[in-house]
Amino acid sequence: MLYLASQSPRRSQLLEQIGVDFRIVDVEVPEQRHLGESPRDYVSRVARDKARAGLSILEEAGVAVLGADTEVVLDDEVFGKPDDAEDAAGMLRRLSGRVHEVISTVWLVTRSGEWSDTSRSRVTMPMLDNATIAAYIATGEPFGKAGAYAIQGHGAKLIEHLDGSHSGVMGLPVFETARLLRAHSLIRA
Ligand SMILES: Cc1cn([C@H]2C[C@H](O)[C@@H](COP(=O)(O)OP(=O)(O)OP(=O)(O)O)O2)c(=O)[nH]c1=O
Repeated sequence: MLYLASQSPRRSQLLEQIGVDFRIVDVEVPEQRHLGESPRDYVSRVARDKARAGLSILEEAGVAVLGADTEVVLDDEVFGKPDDAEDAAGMLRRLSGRVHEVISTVWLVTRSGEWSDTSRSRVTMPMLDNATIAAYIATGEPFGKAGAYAIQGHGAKLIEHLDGSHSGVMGLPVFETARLLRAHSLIRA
């Protein structure tokens, strides 16, 4: 049986989109970047910790667990989920008129091995004025989203260009996830 160690509705939706049969396992993993840890290593560690935490809870034999993490990176600074409206506004002001990177890593762990893949996307935002930022925050959409925006929602209006993976920005890179599952015979095609 395949499990997804995530409470993110987007991740479930993306996995359902490709017809994968799975169950959810709830995990709570601290998201704190270590001193000197690169953004890529940080994202990978957190995703792996989620998958491992899921596996450690499950008792049945032969299970496989997927864990994922997504962060927005600007100039080596990692933007996670905003704490409040002020934090969200600060992130969006920083992302305004700039190109940032979105890193999404997925880990597949079983009792016999651990494998991962990473998607990196470059996202260009136009200059955003304060009124636009305030109106966007008022939609409530930035909360629970890395970098305080959602490419799958109203946030699409803030994205001038995407060089990368739409599903990766949303939280689960579908191409990479399917490749991992296929390589370990968890899906056929
Ligand atoms: C940039 C961006 C992020 N996001 C979301 C994806 C992730 O859910 C979230 C980043 O936080 P994560 O810590 O990666 O995930 P999560 O806490 O939501 O879920 P879980 O740990 O239980 O798996 O930001 C979007 O939905 N759209 C976007 O455009």
